[in-house]
Amino acid sequence: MEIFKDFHFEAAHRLPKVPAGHKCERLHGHSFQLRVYVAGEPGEVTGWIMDFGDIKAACKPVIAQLDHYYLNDIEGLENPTSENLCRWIWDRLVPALPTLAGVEIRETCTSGCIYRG
Ligand SMILES: Nc1nc2c(c(=O)[nH]1)N=C([C@H](O)[C@H](O)COP(=O)(O)OP(=O)(O)OP(=O)(O)O)CN2
Ligand SMILES: [Zn+2]
Repeated sequence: MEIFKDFHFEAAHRLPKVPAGHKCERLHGHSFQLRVYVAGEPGEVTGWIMDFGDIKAACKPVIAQLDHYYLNDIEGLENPTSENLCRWIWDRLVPALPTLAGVEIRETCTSGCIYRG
């Protein structure tokens, strides 16, 4: 079974590796939507896999590194595609959330990525 918790953060980026003239070469921003999945079986007593509050606590310091930043300035995010962002978040979350099952990023209402490690 999987549970998830949603977050959002605001950030600016540009994609330096796109072909010349691509719109995403220009500086622009998104209200990024982040969904974090955790896998497991509900405890017999608790009835839950993990307290949503504990997921939130684990994600807070990672999101704080992204919210209202220019992503290209962040080490490891020099090419901040959704794919690279998912992997970057996964790598920083998994030590605190060993049962992490997925990191989903939505850049816009219609575009996003899910990484399952
Ligand atoms: N595979 C990827 N493709 C694109 C990425 C990415 O991270 N991975 N990123 C972008 C841009 O950053 C852009 O912000 C999102 O692009 P797009 O979905 O084309 O945005 P639109 O607002 O134009 O979407 P529509 O709903 O089609 O209007 C580009 N590609
Ligand atoms: Zn973008």
